Amino acid sequence: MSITNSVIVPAYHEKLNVKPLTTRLFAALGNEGSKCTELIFVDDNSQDGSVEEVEALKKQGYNVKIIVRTDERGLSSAVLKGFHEAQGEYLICMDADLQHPPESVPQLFDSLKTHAFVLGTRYAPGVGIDKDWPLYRRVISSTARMMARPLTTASDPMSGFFGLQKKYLLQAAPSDINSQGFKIALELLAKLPLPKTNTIGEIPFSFGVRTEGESKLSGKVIIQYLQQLKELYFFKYGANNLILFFVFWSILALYALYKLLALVC
Ligand SMILES: Nc1nc2c(ncn2[C@@H]2O[C@H](COP(=O)(O)OP(=O)(O)O[C@H]3O[C@H](CO)[C@@H](O)[C@H](O)[C@@H]3O)[C@@H](O)[C@H]2O)c(=O)[nH]1
Ligand SMILES: [Mg+2]
Repeated sequence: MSITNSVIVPAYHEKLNVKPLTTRLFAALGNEGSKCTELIFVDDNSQDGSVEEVEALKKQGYNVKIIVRTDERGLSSAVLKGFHEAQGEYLICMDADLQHPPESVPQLFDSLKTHAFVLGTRYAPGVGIDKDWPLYRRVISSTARMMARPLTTASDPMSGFFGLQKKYLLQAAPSDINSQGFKIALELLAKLPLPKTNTIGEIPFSFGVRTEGESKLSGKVIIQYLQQLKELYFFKYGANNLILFFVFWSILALYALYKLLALVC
């Protein structure tokens, strides 16, 4: 059976998560789903034993491989590398650390059959939104999400759990896509020539707690996000709307401050 589905996992120092992710993913896919699915880790030369872990799983019969990059680093560029190397026409991206439940992957693939893009969303009825996060992380997350509102109708464009049909990725020149930072889903949602109907499928999921390894989110990632937003606003609204752009940002900043004070007080 040929490979139609690819799961791409950016990974940096994730050795302890490689095996549980692989076994849980293929168990969730079942016999039929596993036959047409490949799993690709894109590792930035962690040298922590992830490669050996993947080789051992491959010997056990799992359709898994690992790409090791030595010339580049970064989540978004790792995802794009995996997408371009993938054989499948349906592509899913998920984190290595099990914060994205492998058990939801079959639902995301199903949704991709009828939608150009699919998002695992943390903002849906019945989903506990980041409830275990510290206050500062919740404030950063909701402010970042709010700032992306003018760019997409998606409920959770910050999600790193998403997928798309490969044909839409191939319609964009690689140089058009900003591969810095963490927010590759937002970048693709804003820039790819997606169809006007059946554009985005949304699958609610609860963002899990990382138990192995550490988060790589840093201040640099936040700065990269702000630069990316600026570029996307220009892409969507044009440089002529500069004044509108600054007015909009000022309103957002005031609103963010109001939200912050409401949370603190
Ligand atoms: N190859 C590679 N992978 C990376 C790099 N930096 C991070 N990763 C991988 O990217 C995944 C997400 O990294 P985390 O460090 O766990 O990120 P997070 O803080 O939990 O953020 C996640 O949640 C956000 C939602 O709040 C998402 O927006 C974000 O994309 C990510 O999924 C993990 O599998 C991690 O190993 C890198 O430089 N290179
Ligand atoms: Mg994480």
